[in-house]
Amino acid sequence: MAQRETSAVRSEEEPLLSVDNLQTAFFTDKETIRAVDGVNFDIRRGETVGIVGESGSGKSVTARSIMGLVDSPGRVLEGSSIRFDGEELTEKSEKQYRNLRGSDIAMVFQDPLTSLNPVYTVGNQIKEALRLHQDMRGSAATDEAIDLLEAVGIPDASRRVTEYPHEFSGGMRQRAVIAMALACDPELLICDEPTTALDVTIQAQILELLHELQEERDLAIMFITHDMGVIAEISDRVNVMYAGEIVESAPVEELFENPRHPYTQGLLQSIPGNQPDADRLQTIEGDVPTPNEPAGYCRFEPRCPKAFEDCTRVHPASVEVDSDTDDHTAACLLYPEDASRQEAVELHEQRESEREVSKR
Ligand SMILES: Nc1ncnc2c1ncn2[C@@H]1O[C@H](COP(=O)(O)OP(=O)(O)OP(=O)(O)O)[C@@H](O)[C@H]1O
Ligand code: NI
Repeated sequence: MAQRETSAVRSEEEPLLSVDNLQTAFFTDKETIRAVDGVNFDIRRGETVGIVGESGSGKSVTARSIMGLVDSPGRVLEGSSIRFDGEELTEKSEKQYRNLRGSDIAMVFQDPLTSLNPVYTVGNQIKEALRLHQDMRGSAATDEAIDLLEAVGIPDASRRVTEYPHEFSGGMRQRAVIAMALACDPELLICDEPTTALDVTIQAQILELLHELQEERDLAIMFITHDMGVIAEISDRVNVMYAGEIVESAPVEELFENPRHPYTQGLLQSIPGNQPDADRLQTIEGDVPTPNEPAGYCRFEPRCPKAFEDCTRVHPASVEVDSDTDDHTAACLLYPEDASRQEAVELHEQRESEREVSKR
């Protein structure tokens, strides 16, 4: 878990990325899938923000929305705001977005082969990124490519720079992709399950590498995974997603010590090793519903062990978990926990009606 002395100072600064009421929907013949439905979060410089949730919860669509990579029939809806370094990204043209990707924001995916071209050497691909984004060529670019491969922990970099992607192991390929991302000198690195396909030892090494790079370069990282163990390793702050919404947000230690949303509590119980007596993974029963209608209720209610009647009728807003806390929110009618149940429900109703008004 990363900790830095500057965090108090940092929290005064304008966030590098500010996502506000992000809504991304896919308009299929059959239905409208609200893959991301009113998501809010910030990322500060030098901070790692984890996004965790089960398959289908909207993590990748959130990342692709920020990157301007949502494919038809999907689009980012009116009323969504994505501010990066003071600029509104939702207003950018396709060309402006192309310039931004690979220079200020870079992305690393689960499968390194989607980012590497098999017919060029790894070195040439890094050099191409250096030429495009830093106008660097020739022997200077070759030297920089070797430096970058060394920076991501690839041994014997001056030889490996001349090799092709198929000559690299899975872990080394992902390191090469990270080197390519760094060639653009990004401020924000979005990682979508970058270690999921790797074995546990290699995974730990890549997480360590990202951590080092972040400290050296003051990188902001948005890290997507469905693995709570990985989230604990890498994040400063965690956002838990469920059916297109962020249901809980807290600093990483706080989230693990004191999870409040019943969904987060369920996710944490399903980490192997958390119940030494269980011979089977305890998972939350049921599946993430497809968010295909506006949420007028809690989408987790059908699976929630703590649900009560109001949960089927009131959509929970993100509220502080209690009145003493200001950086831990949960979208659940049980909170704030120091309010009576009736007060809490009324607060959620009020917040929701304010949200409706501001949307118009
Ligand atoms: N191109 C598309 N067309 C229609 N629906 C889509 C499309 N892409 C994503 N979706 C839907 O959006 C929802 C969120 O998908 P997303 O890929 O963001 O989930 P995820 O949290 O990244 O899951 P995973 O852990 O499996 O990667 C899902 O219901 C998915 O079916
Ligand atoms: Ni995904």
